[in-house]
Amino acid sequence: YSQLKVLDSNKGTTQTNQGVLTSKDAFEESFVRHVETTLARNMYNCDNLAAYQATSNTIRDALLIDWANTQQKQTIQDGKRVYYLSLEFLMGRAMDNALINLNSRDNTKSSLTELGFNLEDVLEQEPDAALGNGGLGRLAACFVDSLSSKNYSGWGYGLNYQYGIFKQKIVDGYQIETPDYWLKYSNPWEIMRNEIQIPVDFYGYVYEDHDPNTGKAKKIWAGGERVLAVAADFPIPGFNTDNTNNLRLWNAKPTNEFDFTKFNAGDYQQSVAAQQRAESITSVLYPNDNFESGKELRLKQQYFWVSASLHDIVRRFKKNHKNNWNKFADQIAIQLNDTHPTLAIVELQRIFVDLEGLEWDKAWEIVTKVFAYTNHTVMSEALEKWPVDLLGRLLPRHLEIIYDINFNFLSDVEKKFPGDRDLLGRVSVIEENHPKSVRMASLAIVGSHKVNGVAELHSELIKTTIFKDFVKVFGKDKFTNVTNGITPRRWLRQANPKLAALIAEKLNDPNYEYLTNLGSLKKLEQFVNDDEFLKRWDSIKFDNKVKLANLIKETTNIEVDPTVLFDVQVKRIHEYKRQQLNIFAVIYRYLRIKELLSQGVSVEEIKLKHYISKASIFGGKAAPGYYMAKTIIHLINKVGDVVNNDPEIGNLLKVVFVPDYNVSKAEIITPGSDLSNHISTAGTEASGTSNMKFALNGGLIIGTVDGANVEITREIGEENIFLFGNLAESVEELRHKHIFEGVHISETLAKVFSAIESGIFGNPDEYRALIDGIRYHGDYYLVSDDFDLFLQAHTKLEKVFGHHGGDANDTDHLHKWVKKSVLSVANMGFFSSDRCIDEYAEDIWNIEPLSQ
Ligand SMILES: [N-]=[N+]=N[C@]1([C@H](N)O)O[C@H](CO)[C@@H](O)[C@H](O)[C@H]1O
Repeated sequence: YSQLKVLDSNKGTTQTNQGVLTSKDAFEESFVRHVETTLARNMYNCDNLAAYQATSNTIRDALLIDWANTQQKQTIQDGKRVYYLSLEFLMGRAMDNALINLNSRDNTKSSLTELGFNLEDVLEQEPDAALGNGGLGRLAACFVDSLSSKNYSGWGYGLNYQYGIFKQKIVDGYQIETPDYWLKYSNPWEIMRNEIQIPVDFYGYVYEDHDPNTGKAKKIWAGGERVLAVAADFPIPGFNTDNTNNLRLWNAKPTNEFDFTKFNAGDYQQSVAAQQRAESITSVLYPNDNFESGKELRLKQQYFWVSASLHDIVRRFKKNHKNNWNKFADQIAIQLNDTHPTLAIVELQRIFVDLEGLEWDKAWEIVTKVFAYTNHTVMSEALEKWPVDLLGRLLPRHLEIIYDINFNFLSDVEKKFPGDRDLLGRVSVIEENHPKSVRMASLAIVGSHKVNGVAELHSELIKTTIFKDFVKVFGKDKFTNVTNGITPRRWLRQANPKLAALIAEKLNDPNYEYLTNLGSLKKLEQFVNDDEFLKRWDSIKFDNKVKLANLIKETTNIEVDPTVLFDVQVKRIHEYKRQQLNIFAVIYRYLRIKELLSQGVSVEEIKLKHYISKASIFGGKAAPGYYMAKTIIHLINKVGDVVNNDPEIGNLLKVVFVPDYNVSKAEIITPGSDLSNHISTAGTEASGTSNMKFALNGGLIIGTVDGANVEITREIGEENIFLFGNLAESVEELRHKHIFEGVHISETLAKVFSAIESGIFGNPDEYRALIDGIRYHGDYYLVSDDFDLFLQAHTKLEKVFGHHGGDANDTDHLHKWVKKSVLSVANMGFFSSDRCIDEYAEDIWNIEPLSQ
């Protein structure tokens, strides 16, 4: 290997590094160099892990060139940049995404083959960067991919958790959480920026002093505890462009590593206590989805992250613009991903007034121009409220500023709506309750120039429910909508290369340019009556189902037949997402099949006349403290134990729970679904984004009229989706009826409940709360109201899917189901996260793509 072509010195490193993307020789030379120098190993004991590390370092070298050039270009062009503040970035794996965006996958694949490695095996070595819980975190990841791919100047700011979302094991049907130590073999995609260390303070007290120059009074915050925020950068490559933005994640470090005095005093514990306390701030991600923890460490995480990010942003601005604060809002836009970063509003006001000496009103005018806030849920338990005592103790100066912001705001409201005390109480940032607390959503709205929801129905709902008083105070224009989207690079090209290739072929687009112009998928409609095309389309789906069946076998040891209907529901486990409705329907199906069999009806007759063969595939994590969600996971697994081991059933029905659902598993499950469930109680799922991923991969949807299902239906056509259930506008009424007239349990649902209570799925006491919650406690999520409608929707869709049993020439299946699959994909262009970013850029951030 050391005989490989020597470096061409006059071309210098730049050429060489970039050369690895297109030249096998250059790749192999760099690969060997990293094995021998970076990893200090040699090619004779280079296993897949070493091959992964050497390949990552090789690709990273090339990426860094684009990254450095991009930073330089953006600094020279000095255009407006957006900073996306998110406490979660659910990035998944980086390597394949980098190879695709740098258009270097084929070169890397063939180079590795020559070196004796298989790219797929090398890719498997990478742990997921699982720095998020679900949709909100993954949306942020798709957004930074689109910011780069659409040539915008945009950075993400977050936390570099040592432990991401917990790993999920299923033991005896129960979820068991284990720590996700993802940095076990360090992370080749991370560039530690030890030179960037920003001090962040907590606790302490505030006193007034006078500015020696101006004599003006000013507030001093002192006597607190200080930690350091150290930057770790992750280059974000764009697709088919050199534009490579940055994702900066902060690590917490102690101001001084070690307290020698205490050590010498033999108090070893205390000598490292400060270090441990500091580092604990960024050690672990809070595993709650749509639910606020209210823990002090979570608040410390939020302030640590926003303070470091804002000081970093202000430092960079001052480098180019000194104290020309009038330019600040023209140069910088900051998006708040939910209320988690809301303290950024208060911190920027503090920096301007306390540190830079601006007048309050001047500062506030800039602050409100800079910030915009995205709301992701109407669920009251997810709306953050921090007790005033806790906030005042941790951040005394910030509490003062919040009071001042609120005072000025309420004064304006009072002027507009004199005497309307109730309104004042409802919009006040301070909730006069026990405990007295700060309403973070209210503060985010008051401190932002734009507020958006994440799907049309949701954006309307927040204006008519949780934020209706703010619409009254600020007017409609402050409230807008940007419907979510997904990056087609990861969720089509990377997850489903065969389908992406067929599309590129049919669109005569060898460079896959349709991936950054997803509307061109529409052209696929012209092939919808081409049986050869439909057969190729369906065989790709079949191959993806085989891959999913292998994953299921590997992770659960359950055999599923890829010729049956793959009916999938994968997402965080939550009562509002109604996995309980799905498993109740599966139980009903099983009971009916058993009845028919006991009446002597043959399996074949059942398949033809009653129930087609299907595999019901579940996956998703429950927040560790969420009892009901864990009960649902347990029920799904226990039903699976019974059904899958029932000799009468065979492949007529299988029930599977895929453990440890994450981004990498989603990349296998999404292309392998025939049908996916998005069956939340109407008005509860703000948008959903897995619905878009399944539809873009040719899966059909069974869903409620909720979140983005509404716009997916508009785009692909009602005939290509299976909608059911009560509408959002009747939810309140139905809940009222449940309370005052009782819950009506239909005969079908009663059958299910008595089966569960009979103990066939294990000790019925385990499910008592789940059933009683529906039967006796108001059935808040309307399971009883939608159950039979759900069953009817299934009956309808099974007639469409047909009993085709994998026969590729079953034209009935091709003309009914596969045609809908093609039309679904053909009309999913709107749901590219590129369209989202263009809308944010135009309506909220007022930024333009960089000139190339
Ligand atoms: N938090 N939060 N909200 C969510 C998801 N759970 O992360 O944000 C997602 C991203 O906006 C939405 O798609 C989803 O409906 C909503 O529930």
